[in-house]
Amino acid sequence: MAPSPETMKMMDDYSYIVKAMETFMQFNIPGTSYHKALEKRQKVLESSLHIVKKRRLEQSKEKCPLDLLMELEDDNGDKISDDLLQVQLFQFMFGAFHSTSVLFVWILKFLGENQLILQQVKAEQDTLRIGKTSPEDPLSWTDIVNMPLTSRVIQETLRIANIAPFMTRQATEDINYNGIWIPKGWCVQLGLHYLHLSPEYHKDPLKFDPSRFQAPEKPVTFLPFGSGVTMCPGRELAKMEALVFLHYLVTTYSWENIGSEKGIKYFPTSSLKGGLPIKISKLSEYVI
Ligand code: HEM
Repeated sequence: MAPSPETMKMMDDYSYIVKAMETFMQFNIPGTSYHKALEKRQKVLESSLHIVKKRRLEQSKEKCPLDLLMELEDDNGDKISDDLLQVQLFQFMFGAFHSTSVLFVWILKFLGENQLILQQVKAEQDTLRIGKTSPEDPLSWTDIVNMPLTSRVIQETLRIANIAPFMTRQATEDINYNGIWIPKGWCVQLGLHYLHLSPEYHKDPLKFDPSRFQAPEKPVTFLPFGSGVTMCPGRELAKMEALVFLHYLVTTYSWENIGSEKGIKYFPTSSLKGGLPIKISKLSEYVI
């Protein structure tokens, strides 16, 4: 289904917001990316409110996540206000906007550069096709939970790529943390790449090595989806999408990373220095 003009407009607005998050200087001064992003955020919020009001009138039989949010009640039996729904919708769309597709790009990079691991992932995925009668036969839930190596590849990619670069928390009281004074009300950002690329917690941290996840990780050393009550609600969906993507990718296609610049820029967020030009071909043999 082709995206509607409304969706295309929101995607464009979101891309400004993401770009501003990646800039280091975040001051609301006209002409800056940050200022532009705040304007775009207001536009997306207005579009979100429009969607909420439209959905209320539609009364569709098929429930979407927004309908479920609309039905929620607090202890007093009050439903969520439209203003709050608007913000929730903004957050959901922002969270899902390009996180999963960016994850796919990083997977292509790391597997393309690690052919032995790619062959092992392909072997795992080919095994799941045995017994299926056509290439179109979908994966079952049992297939999805039987992809241990592929799951570790996704974990390792999340660790190095740090797709969501930080978690933000607000101090609810004055805090003295190891001699650092954080006044009540101040916001604190935990840069996840400091945690995930720390040699203290992850041996040889810049090496792509999915086998490190064979052993359970030490508590609070791997938080690609955050933690606590605000932990990413889309995490299982994102992981499942990545497993399904990888399945069809390696059983149907081969690819070669053809760019000459393979470096990664880690600050202020992780990105591929030369992008990721690839040459992709359809496999002639298909395991059934
Ligand atoms: C690779 C994919 C993704 C990554 C790495 C990711 C990562 C994160 C992180 C680190 C947070 C902050 C958690 C915290 O503060 O403790 C977050 C929040 C959130 N994510 Fe995701 N996310 C991904 C995909 C998704 C998807 C697919 C959705 C929606 C379907 C989604 C929806 C959200 C929402 C709504 C929040 C805000 C939660 C709140 O503040 O209560 N995310 N995500």
